[in-house]
Amino acid sequence: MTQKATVQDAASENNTGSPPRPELGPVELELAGVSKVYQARLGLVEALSDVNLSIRRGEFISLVGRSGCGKTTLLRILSGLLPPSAGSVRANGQSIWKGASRDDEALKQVGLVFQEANLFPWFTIVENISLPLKLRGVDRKARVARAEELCELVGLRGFEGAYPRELSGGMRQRAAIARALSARPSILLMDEPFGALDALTRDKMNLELQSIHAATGATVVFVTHSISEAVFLADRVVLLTPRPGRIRSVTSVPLVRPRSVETETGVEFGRIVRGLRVELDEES
Ligand SMILES: Nc1ncnc2c1ncn2[C@@H]1O[C@H](COP(=O)(O)OP(=O)(O)OP(=O)(O)O)[C@@H](O)[C@H]1O
Repeated sequence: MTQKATVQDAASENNTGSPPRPELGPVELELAGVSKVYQARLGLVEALSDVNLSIRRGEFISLVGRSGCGKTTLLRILSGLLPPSAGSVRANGQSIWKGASRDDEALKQVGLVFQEANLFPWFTIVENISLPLKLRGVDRKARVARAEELCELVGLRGFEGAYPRELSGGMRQRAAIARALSARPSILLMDEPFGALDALTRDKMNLELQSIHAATGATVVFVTHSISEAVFLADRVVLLTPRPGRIRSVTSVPLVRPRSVETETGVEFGRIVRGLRVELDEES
């Protein structure tokens, strides 16, 4: 089930005996030799070292690991917010980073969701969701139509004209997901998007994210502290070790889709979650 290596290759790592989901496409995101050293006040901090990972189109990757192991750093490098110190990141063959300068064309394929929804309070939900389209010069009629379609997809129908303050935390995160999807990115990067939600809302959002993933066919990289959430959602769970952040293991999750609340009571689910917890414990 679990492969220990620093060099991961999508074609060779699925060593569970079950083939990867047949609907997965070619490699879409590729990290090769990615390292990151921060220049902190008290000296250099090696946050990531030699991270190699190939992610296929439509695949759902969960990224887990102890606090400070470099999950956010990796996601920020993938999303073009932070240049790597070494190595390359490619989206559909296009390098996101050329040295310290980023390729905005390559980043058009990427949507981002953070722990905070970061909606503009003075804009309605439709205006917030369609903002990326406005910035791309899409005309008002087309962007409102797209935002309304997304409200339907994320379960915000009826709240198109509401303001963020009139929505619950879970609803605001749905709006943030819809906004990230507005320009039809093929890659969705999510940094603990449900970390601030209560347990029940979080379970619901996981089911909804699964449906959104199935409906859009997006490639997802999802950072979480919750092992069970990671396993529930993922095709593969990538576990990072800290100081410096390296890939410790890549675990395939061959559970049938769609997954439901019953999935979490299954023997296989429990076995995968326990295996990952043991690996995490071994590091402390
Ligand atoms: N801007 C920065 N300057 C200096 N060091 C940083 C900076 N950002 C992160 N670090 C360090 O890099 C390492 C990785 O941090 P990162 O935030 O990526 O970890 P993480 O796994 O996302 O943590 P958490 O789970 O707590 O969010 C940590 O040791 C952190 O202190």
